[in-house]
Amino acid sequence: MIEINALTKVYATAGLPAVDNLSLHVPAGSVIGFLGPNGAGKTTTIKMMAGLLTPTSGQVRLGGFDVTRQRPAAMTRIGAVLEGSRNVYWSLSAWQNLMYFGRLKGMRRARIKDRARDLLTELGLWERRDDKVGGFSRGMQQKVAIAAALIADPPIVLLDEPTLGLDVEATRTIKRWIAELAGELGTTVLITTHQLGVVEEVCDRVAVIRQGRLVADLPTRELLAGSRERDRYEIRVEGAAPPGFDGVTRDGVTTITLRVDAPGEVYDLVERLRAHGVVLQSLTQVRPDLEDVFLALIQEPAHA
Ligand SMILES: Nc1ncnc2c1ncn2[C@@H]1O[C@H](COP(=O)(O)OP(=O)(O)OP(=O)(O)O)[C@@H](O)[C@H]1O
Repeated sequence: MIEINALTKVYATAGLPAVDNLSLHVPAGSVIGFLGPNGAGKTTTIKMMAGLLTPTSGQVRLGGFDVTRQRPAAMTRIGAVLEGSRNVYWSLSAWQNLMYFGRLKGMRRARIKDRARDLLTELGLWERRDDKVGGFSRGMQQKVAIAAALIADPPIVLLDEPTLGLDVEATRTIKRWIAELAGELGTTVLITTHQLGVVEEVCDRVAVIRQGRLVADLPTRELLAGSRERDRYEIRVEGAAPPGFDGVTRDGVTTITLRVDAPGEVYDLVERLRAHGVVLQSLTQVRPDLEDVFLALIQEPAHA
């Protein structure tokens, strides 16, 4: 399990804290999406969790071990994919990287070889295993970084933008692995991503931070069900948007998006469109998805 208590980071060059009194507990076997807009403090938090950055105050415990005071023990509990695949050595081949990280985690050589073969094969990198990682494409480097993080089946996995730059097939493989790790091995997984579809598919919990502070932490299902976000309607009309309406016009059809508090507002809008002589093509009710809920959360007025 991951326990973050009153974690704060103030960079020497900055006035405001990048992470501000953040507390978050992630039970074993959970997959949590750690979300927030650019600059919210996600990477700073993950770096403190991975022992790469010292907190200004507060504490991170991984599997019960304090990352600052019991660093070596805490580090044996995690596998991490950090921003920009920087957790692998570019001068080594994919295979050498996995051998290195496996040994570092105290694995037996035969076990590392088996695991490395499986990981590289499933990621489509087996044929390229002896090539230097520095010569790989960004997506291929990311795959090696993920394989290195998972080589020893650590009980806690931290993934900073794991699917960034990955192709469709690899993204699907990673999503499947995350579900299997949590479901079969009881692994605790924390993911940061801007790809909310990935979160909706694999995360059972979502934590949202903004300006370094936690603004939501609850099961994904509850976040979606309890959302105060209003229902949205998409109305497609022929031709351009009439005066007073905002819409996106493409191929002679305009889509007007309307958020309503009461269903009666839809009738009013349709009446107003008819008064302009506009031809209605379709009217669709769109239930709020994670993207709507997320945008509403991060757009609420800033805290005092
Ligand atoms: N090395 C640093 N020195 C000073 N300020 C930093 C440093 N790294 C990050 N920051 C600042 O800390 C804040 C949080 O940045 P961080 O990278 O943690 O955000 P993030 O949520 O990961 O953003 P993104 O989604 O863009 O990756 C930002 O205001 C950023 O400018």
